[in-house]
Amino acid sequence: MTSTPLKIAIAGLGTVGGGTVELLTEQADLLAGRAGRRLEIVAASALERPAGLALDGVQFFTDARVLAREAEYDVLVELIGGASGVALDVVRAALERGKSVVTANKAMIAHHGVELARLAEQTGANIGFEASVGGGIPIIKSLREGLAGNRVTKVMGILNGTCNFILSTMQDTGRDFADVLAEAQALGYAEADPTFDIDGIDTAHKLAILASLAFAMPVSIDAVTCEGIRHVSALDIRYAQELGYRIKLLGVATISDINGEMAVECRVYPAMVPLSFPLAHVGGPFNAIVTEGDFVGRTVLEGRGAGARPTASAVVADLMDLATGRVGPTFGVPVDRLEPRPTAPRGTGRSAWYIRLMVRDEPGVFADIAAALRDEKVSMEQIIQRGRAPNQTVPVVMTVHETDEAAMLRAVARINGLSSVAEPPRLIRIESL
Ligand SMILES: NC(=O)c1ccc[n+]([C@@H]2O[C@H](COP(=O)([O-])OP(=O)(O)OC[C@H]3O[C@@H](n4cnc5c(N)ncnc54)[C@H](O)[C@@H]3O)[C@@H](O)[C@H]2O)c1
Ligand SMILES: N[C@@H](CCO)C(=O)O
Ligand code: NA
Repeated sequence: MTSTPLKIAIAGLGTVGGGTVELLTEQADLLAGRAGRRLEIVAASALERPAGLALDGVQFFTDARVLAREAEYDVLVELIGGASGVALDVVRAALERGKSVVTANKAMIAHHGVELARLAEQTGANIGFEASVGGGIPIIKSLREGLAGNRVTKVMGILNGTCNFILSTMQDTGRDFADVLAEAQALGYAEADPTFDIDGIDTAHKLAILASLAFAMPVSIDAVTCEGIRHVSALDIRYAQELGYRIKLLGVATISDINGEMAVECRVYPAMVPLSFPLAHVGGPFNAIVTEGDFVGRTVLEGRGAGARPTASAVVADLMDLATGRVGPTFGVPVDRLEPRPTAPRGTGRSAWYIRLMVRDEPGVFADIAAALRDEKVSMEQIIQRGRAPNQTVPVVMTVHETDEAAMLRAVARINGLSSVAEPPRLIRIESL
């Protein structure tokens, strides 16, 4: 065992920061045994000093920027959050001093990852961000190291614990959206501003990071199209269950040859997944990620995607790599070898769809809907309408066979224009692998 500890400064002592302090304290001997040196917290910062954390002898700062600039540490752990502002300032300050950084901040990596990776290369520092995607699931390490022998063609996952908790709890209990979101916040799963979770932005940040690692391209949030779960109603969740599906918020990144160029498509959207699908049974705050590589085929990783202890597990994994010198370029290859990729044009993909209409129950409605689908060559699979309620608004649910997205959108626009259709149709993709 070397007598030189890894000196750690932690900026941010909330859910993840608190969990990280607990892990480093409770498992101190185990970690030292594995790393051959102790991992020692020497400085910490938060807006207020939290009670109940074992921080005796740790230098405490209320200004994280001062901590980053002045404290004596080997690695700065950034657990404040936010794409820019204080978080970005402290990370830049540490890297400029040649100090390594570990962060759980997917927003910052998605927006500033390339700049920070370049800065780290210039000053000889390293950046670990395992906690930024999939919580405790070692997906960053998997893509960067475990799958390094493959051309990865697809990464698809449930990447937001809050949304998965909301969707699966609504399905299992019939409770309403706002109530379940409040519980996710109380459990420490949600972002400081939970609209990042429910509008799919957090998933988009994570998907941008995964796409960068999978396809060796510069991380870019601009390449990701994003739809959240705000419009997924309890009614759709019930119909999904009846039809043998689960609704999941997915992030999907693919690379394929389009007109001789390897183009990337990154999309976040709620999807219906069949029960046979590897992601269908992933419930609560769990995440799961499916990857496809040319030699390995499919791999699936599943685990807790949010919360203090699982996320601390990922933070400490990065600290252990730094303690033992298992380090490399931030995105697997030096920044100059990351290759920008064109974005696949929208509307070229094919899939099956679920459509829910609210229609006035009057003669001729079905003929008009069927005509719109027929004209766009969309082939109906099944239709559900229960009971009769003449001249009242009733739900009509259809599923259609695999079809071009552009044709589906045209058919839905035409259906939306029918006088008997009372609300904009709800369209949810039915996913297949
Ligand atoms: N909560 C999770 O399950 C989870 C999981 C993975 C990643 N993350 C990410 O980890 C980071 C932290 O999340 P959290 O849930 O622990 O947040 P949190 O709100 O619980 O804690 C934030 C901490 O930062 C401190 N802080 C806030 N503003 C500050 C400022 N201006 N200057 C200095 N300190 C400031 C607060 O005092 C607090 O100690 C975020 O980037 C988040 O996206 C969270
Ligand atoms: N708010 C995030 C935290 C984990 O990144 C989630 O719910 O998944
Ligand atoms: Na992870």
